[in-house]
Amino acid sequence: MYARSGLLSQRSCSSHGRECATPVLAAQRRNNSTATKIAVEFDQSTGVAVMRLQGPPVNSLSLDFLTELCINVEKLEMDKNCRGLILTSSQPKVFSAGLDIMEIYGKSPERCGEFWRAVQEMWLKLYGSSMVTIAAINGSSPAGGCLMSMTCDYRIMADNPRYSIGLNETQLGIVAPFW
Ligand SMILES: CCCCC/C=C\C/C=C\C/C=C/C(=O)SCCNC(=O)CCNC(=O)[C@H](O)C(C)(C)COP(=O)(O)OP(=O)(O)OC[C@H]1O[C@@H](n2cnc3c(N)ncnc32)[C@H](O)[C@@H]1OP(=O)(O)O
Repeated sequence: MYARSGLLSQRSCSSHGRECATPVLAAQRRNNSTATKIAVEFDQSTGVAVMRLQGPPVNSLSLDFLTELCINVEKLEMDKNCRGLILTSSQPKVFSAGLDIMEIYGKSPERCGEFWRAVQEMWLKLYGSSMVTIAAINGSSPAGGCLMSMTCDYRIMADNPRYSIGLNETQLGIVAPFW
């Protein structure tokens, strides 16, 4: 979902000194899901977009989720009026549970490869963004959730002792591939 006045076209642009994505984007080629796991509100007057993660129950990062996230970041990146992006969660108590472990468990090497490429695309898009990016961490954010927030320029976390954040994935025997 991309809520703003005037739909973004996928134009090439060079304003703001930004390298814009090509019209046909890797993430878009992959995206064949119609469900919306990301809601974006863009405030023209401030130039700041708020991206709400709304993948119940815990915003786990599935291939569909990552694809939708990348498409939305790309769209905002192409909008020269958008200067800032706030990433937050609509789910209670959880920012993101990290990678959707069901996407890795028992899957073929090809499928795992596709999934890890999507993970890489997500953090590269956020880390390389020319927008000012802020993770408003309003819940627990283990492993891939922590990675996602680390790729933002700033992180603010809700002060609640029940919320945890960190790179705990090795406890599951998961080692991120060499990038
Ligand atoms: C920049 C250079 C790169 C450097 C590399 C750096 C880092 C490495 C990068 C990536 C590696 C990342 C790996 C991962 O992310 S692996 C996943 C790790 N995540 C977890 O271990 C989270 C486990 N979950 C929890 O701790 C809790 O669920 C929670 C998030 C704290 C929420 O707790 P809550 O009590 O609110 O909910 P439930 O526990 O009852 O869960 C509800 C429901 O969701 C299912 N679920 C939870 N987490 C996941 C998940 N990660 N994937 C898929 N499903 C998940 C859970 O099973 C429940 O399902 P149910 O059907 O029982 O309702």
